[in-house]
This record gives sequence, C-alpha cells and structure tokens, in this order.
Amino acid sequence: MKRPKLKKASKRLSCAKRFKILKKVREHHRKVRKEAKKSGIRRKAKKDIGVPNSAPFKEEVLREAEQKKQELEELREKNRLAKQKERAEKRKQETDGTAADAEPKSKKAKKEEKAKAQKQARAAVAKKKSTKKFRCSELNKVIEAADVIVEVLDARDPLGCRCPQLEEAVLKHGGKKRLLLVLNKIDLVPKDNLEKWLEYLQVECPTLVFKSTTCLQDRTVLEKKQRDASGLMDHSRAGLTFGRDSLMQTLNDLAGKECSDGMLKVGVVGFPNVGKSSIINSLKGIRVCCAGVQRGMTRCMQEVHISKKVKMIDSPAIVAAPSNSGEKLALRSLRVEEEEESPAEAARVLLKQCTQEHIMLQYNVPDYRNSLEFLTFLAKKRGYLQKGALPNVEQAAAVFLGDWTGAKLSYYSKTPERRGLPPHLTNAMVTEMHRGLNMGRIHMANEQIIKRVRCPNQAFSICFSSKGLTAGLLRVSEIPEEKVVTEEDISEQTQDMEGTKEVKTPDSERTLPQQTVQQESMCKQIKGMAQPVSVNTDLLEAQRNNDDAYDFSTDFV
Ligand SMILES: Nc1nc2c(ncn2[C@@H]2O[C@H](COP(=O)(O)OP(=O)(O)OP(=O)(O)O)[C@@H](O)[C@H]2O)c(=O)[nH]1
Repeated sequence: MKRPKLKKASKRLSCAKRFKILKKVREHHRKVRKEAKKSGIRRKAKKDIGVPNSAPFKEEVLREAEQKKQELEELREKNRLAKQKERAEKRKQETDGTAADAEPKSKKAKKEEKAKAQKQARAAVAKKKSTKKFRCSELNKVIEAADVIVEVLDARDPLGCRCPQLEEAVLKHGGKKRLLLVLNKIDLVPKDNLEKWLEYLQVECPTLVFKSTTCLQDRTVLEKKQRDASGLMDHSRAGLTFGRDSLMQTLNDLAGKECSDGMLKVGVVGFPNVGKSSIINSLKGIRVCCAGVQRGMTRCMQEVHISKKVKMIDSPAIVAAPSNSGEKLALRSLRVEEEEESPAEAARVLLKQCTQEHIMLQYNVPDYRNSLEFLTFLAKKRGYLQKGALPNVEQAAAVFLGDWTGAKLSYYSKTPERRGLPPHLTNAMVTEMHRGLNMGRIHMANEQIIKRVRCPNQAFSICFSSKGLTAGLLRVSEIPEEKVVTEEDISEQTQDMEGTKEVKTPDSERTLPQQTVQQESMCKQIKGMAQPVSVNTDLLEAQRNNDDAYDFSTDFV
C-alpha cells in the first residue's frame, strides 16, 4: 500500500543547529565588515532626508543649502592648494637649503657652539686644576688655613712618604700650627715592622696608627641600603676602621686647648695615594671625599665637618721635586704621572728595590731574569693581551705600579738606623710638637689597635728597601711651567696622526716602525683618549725575514 505523502517539511530545528547557523551569520558579517574597512569603504552615508514638500519656502532652503555646499567645497579646495604649496616649498628648502630653513639651522649651530665653548671652558678648568702649580697653591692654602696638620704616611714606606719641606713649612710657625703623623694602611704591613716604625717615628713626632675603610659609600647609597631591609652593616675587613677614636680624641683635646673660636681646622696632607681622603671618609663614616686607586684624585681643598669641634680639610697631594732619585719617584709613580717615564721603566726601577723571591711569591710567577720577563709573565697570567695575543707589558706595568700605591699589595720597608734627628728638625721643635698631648694615652691606643688589626705575615710580604725622605715642592715659583694640552692641540695631533697613517711610501719596511713610534708618543700625550697599542717590532722583523711571507703585489689578484 502506498504511504500517504506528508503535508510539508517542518521548520523545527534543534537548538544546537540554530545557534550554529546564527554564529556562522555573525562571522560572515564580521568578515564582510573587516574587508570593507580594509578596502576603505566607509559605512553607508546617512541618506539626506531632504526638504519635505509641505515645508514653506522649500525653494529658498534648497538654494541656500546648495550655496553652502559650494562654499565648503571652495574652502576645501583652497586648503588643499595651500597645503600642496607648503609641501613644495619645504621640499625646495630641503634640497636648496634656502633662507627659511637657515634660521632654525643657525639656532642649532649656535647651540652647538655654546655647548662646545662650555665644554672647552670646563676642560680648561679641569686642566688648570690638574696642573702642579694649582695643586701646590691649594696645598699652601690648606697649610695656611689649618691649625693642625696631619701628615699621612703609607705604613708600607713611611719614610718615603715624609716630606721635609712640608714639615718645615708647618713648624716654622713656631708652635702656632701643630704637626701629627698618621701611619695609614697598617693592615698591609707585618706587625713587627709596624711596631718598629711606630717606635722610630714617635721619637720625632707624635704618631698615630690608622686603618681606613676602603669601601665606604655616599649618603644616597647608604640611605637606600638603610631603607632596604636586606641592607646589613659592612663587617668585612675592608669595611673596618681602626684608630678613629684615638685620632678623634687627640683632635678634640687639641680643639679644647689650641683653638680660640672652638673649631679646630685639621689639614690632611701627604703624597699621592697615601689615603688622605680615605681617612676623612672613615672619620665621617660616609664617602664625602673622592678616594680611589687613581692617583691625584683630590685636586682642590675640601672642608668636611667631622664634629662640632673638628673640621677636616682634604688637600691635593704634595708635588714631588724632580731632584728626587728615580727610585723614590718610581714607588709613587710620580714620574709616570708626569709622563716623563714609561710604566715599564718605573716598574723596572721598583723591582730593583725588592727581593726577587718575594715578588715571585706574591705574584705567583716563575723565576725571571729581568723586569721585562717578569712583566711578560704577569701579563700572561692576568690575561693582559694585545693584538696577536701578545702580552701587553705596558698594561701589566701600569697594574703593577697601581698595586704599590693601592689597597691590597702587602710590602714593608725596614726601619733605618737612627743617626739623630733629620736636618729639618731640632730638639726644641720635637718638644713643642709633643706639648699638650697625652702621649701615654696615644701609646696605649696605638698598642691596642696594633693588637686588634689583622696584619699579613712577614713571610708573604715583599721586603722593599726605602730610599728615605722625599723632597717636595711647596713654593709655586719653584714649579716649572707645564705645557697644558688643550683640546685644540689634541685635535691637531689626532689629525697629524691620521695624516701619518695615510702616508704611503713604497718602502714600508722603513716607515712602519716610525709611524708606530709617532703614534705611540702621541697616544701617550693624549692621555685618556686612546689606549696605546704597542706593535711588536720583533714580529715585524720576523715577518721581514720570512721568505714565505705573503706578497700582496704578486699573490693578491
Ligand atoms: N688596605 C688599605 N687601603 C687603603 C687604606 N687607606 C686608603 N687605602 C686605599 O688607598 C687608595 C688611595 O686612597 P685615597 O684616599 O684616594 O688616597 P689620597 O691620598 O686621598 O689620594 P689622592 O687624593 O689621589 O692624593 C685607595 O684605593 C684606598 O682604598 C687603608 O687603611 N688600608
């Protein structure tokens, strides 16, 4: 039997199917909109509903609208043309450099010139401050202003740090100015040696031992650390100060006795890198003066209030007299500073004053025949290499010299046999220097400090033969004129150097070493601008003798 036909298919759908369709539609619309947006088709503009026929004055309204439309179009066209013109002019100015553009340019140039002039002025001031004459005049100002002069001595070579001219300049005031010796860096010398030196110096002048903190931070860093919960107190060896109380007590005593206005001015003087600034920083408890391995960091006098009664004055280092022997000058790298001697030469002179075994032990290098070999070993060991993986002897020498004035190397000098007072001191002066000081308390404090401080073992320290007092220049007139290298000189020299580099002569064998020597000397003069890259002339020699050497004129096509 045939089945009856159904009336009509039902439109009923399951919900899932219905939602699926709706979703698909939405997606499709989204896609269309996206594509329309991409192709720049805007939404359909709203249809103007026009003016209904029933409106009164329909004709006038339409005419007015038309007029407005035309006006708007004209304005748009005008703007478009003006913009076009402006753009064309700008382009023209850019290519031709017309007057319109020259104005902002000249402003820029003026600004640049001003900045350059300011930079030059600053450089000139910095240069002036680094001259020996300026340093000397600043030191004289400190001596003049201070009631007490603290002469800082590096405990590793106390005699070499004493300047008879300075002591004379202080003592000539006949008791109005007091002189104190402070034996700093006591943590770098063996205890026995320190005690001997203290005994030796105390006979001539009141001496206090001191160990400065070498890792102080400035106020901002300190405050930040205090705020930070993890900021713990620095109890490391470098962070400890010894001798602060003793020195402060002595200065407070002097402030009570010597000072009428209640504020004792204490000038801190000495040769470069003996630790003048570090002592002031240690007394203050924060980093107020610049201290560091670099020589001659302090250039101007700087006053620091330590307490209500005591004010310290940091001073630039004493200028050493050129009449001093090479051995004395080498230790504090004084001639290297003036670029009168190369670091390698100063290192050679210094090595001659030391026992070879001690140097080998300290630097952990094998037996060496001469200073050059030692420096080569040191350069290899520390990885100071230059082009072609050759040991950089000059760098090794500079580091070696830095060690001798820095904060780590342990060496000591033996006390000389006493043969009376030095020529610049008299018995009356010595008595005057000890007047009013509680010497018993100072001795006790010194002993206590020596007991507490951790000193290196004599067996691991370098024994060094000191060459005695170092003469200094205290009169500005005695200092010879220095040639101040200006920025112009530098740029001229650099240009010359570039010129020398460009010279091409057929006989390259002769010109190459000459160029190198010129460049090296120039580089030495332009300190800080470039690192001298020394060329191993032996290598060049070897290349010249090498028959198989690559010939560019024949092999290179
Ligand atoms: N181990 C040790 N190092 C110290 C001590 N005092 C200073 N130093 C280090 O010696 C170096 C020189 O210290 P400075 O305070 O800059 O010496 P300065 O005499 O003020 O130097 P200039 O201002 O350049 O003349 C720094 O690297 C200090 O960390 C000390 O008591 N012990």
